[in-house]
Amino acid sequence: MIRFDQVTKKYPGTIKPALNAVDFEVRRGEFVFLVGASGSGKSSCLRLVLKEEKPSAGTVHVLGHNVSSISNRKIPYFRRNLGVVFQDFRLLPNKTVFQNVAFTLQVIGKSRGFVQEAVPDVLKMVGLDNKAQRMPHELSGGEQQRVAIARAIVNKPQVLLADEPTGNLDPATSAGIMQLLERINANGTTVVMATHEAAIVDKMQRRVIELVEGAIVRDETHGGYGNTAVIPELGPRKERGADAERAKRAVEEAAREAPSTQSVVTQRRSEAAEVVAPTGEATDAPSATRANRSETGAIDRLSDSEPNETAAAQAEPAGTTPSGRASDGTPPWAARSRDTSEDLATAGEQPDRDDTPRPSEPAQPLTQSQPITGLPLIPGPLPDDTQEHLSLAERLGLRAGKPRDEDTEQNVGPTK
Ligand SMILES: Nc1ncnc2c1ncn2[C@@H]1O[C@H](COP(=O)(O)OP(=O)(O)OP(=O)(O)O)[C@@H](O)[C@H]1O
Repeated sequence: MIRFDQVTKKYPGTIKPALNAVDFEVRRGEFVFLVGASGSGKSSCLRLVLKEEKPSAGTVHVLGHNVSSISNRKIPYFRRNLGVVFQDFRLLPNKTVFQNVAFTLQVIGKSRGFVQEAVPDVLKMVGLDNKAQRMPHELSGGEQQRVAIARAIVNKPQVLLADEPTGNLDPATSAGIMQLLERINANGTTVVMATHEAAIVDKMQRRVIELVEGAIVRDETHGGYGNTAVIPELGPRKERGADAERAKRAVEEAAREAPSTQSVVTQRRSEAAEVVAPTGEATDAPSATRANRSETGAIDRLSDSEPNETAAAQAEPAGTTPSGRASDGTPPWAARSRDTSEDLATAGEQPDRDDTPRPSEPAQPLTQSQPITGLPLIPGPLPDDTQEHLSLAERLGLRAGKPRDEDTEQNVGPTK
């Protein structure tokens, strides 16, 4: 479903790569946490999956496609299968809850009938069916994140990417959001979540991929948050005192011997332990991480523009009638987005033959009423040259690319 082969990402003007020869594969139906200190490369991984960034070396395969071979014109079709949730919600502040969710469907040209049926269903699923007419600022942080999740899944994506979705929420509210993500995953959606929240990762006991300075140091099937992501490095070996050495060894041993884990730790853990700052500086402690996070996670301006009708017309998927009901009679919300290969084939693109998604593990049925759906989409092809200068949300069509100090719209999340 997602595969990184020796992926290196080096941003312009930087010396160290954000990701260094990273290899991993996420299979259909998995729930995977990406953990690691601030700057370890988690968000870079997600941006590469979305083709928001290009790898400097190596290949990224998503849903059977080498993303490098997907032209910018076809990115909207590709992203139709990828839902995205951010730490700062990124709701449209001047639209109601219903309109925020409906917007995603409108930009891909879904009919009014489809929207009228799918939006209430997904709002019920996230527990907000009684707040459809509220404005975002009338909601709590947790409720705003539920709206953002509803928006991300209303089109039934195959993959949900979540970048610190609980980063602005208190523990109790975060637990509710995690239950919701679990249910979405249980219904068959693959979930990849970047997080700093050790308690959440420890409780969920799902697969954990841990990054340290752009390298994978751990990949555990049923892991916890681990140690290297929360405990600062102790500095170069030659400069450490005996106590520090002992403490570090104890930490590493405890990690190796933790009974709840089924470690398939890569050999890079020990390599990464050697890659410490030459100055002996500690890496970010959790508190520093949090501070960084809230800076970088500051809310961005959201576009309130209306959907591009031309793009919407282009984006009308096959197999639906004008009422939005599938030609086989399936209600619009009941059919998962077609495989991206179909969308891209419609756009003239073929998936890689060697990257056929593997069969999923059986998913648990949802206890709530509705299956899941969809993703924010870009209302039209993107010119090649603008790709490098647009942020993720801009490329997803969720906000305009103006400087923040020109912002006039209200930001609705708690980080600003
Ligand atoms: N656009 C960019 N230009 C230059 N460097 C970048 C850019 N984006 C990220 N980086 C650098 O790449 C490294 C990895 O960043 P990334 O955002 O992927 O880390 P992260 O683990 O998601 O961090 P956080 O938890 O703070 O969000 C960092 O050193 C960061 O400074």
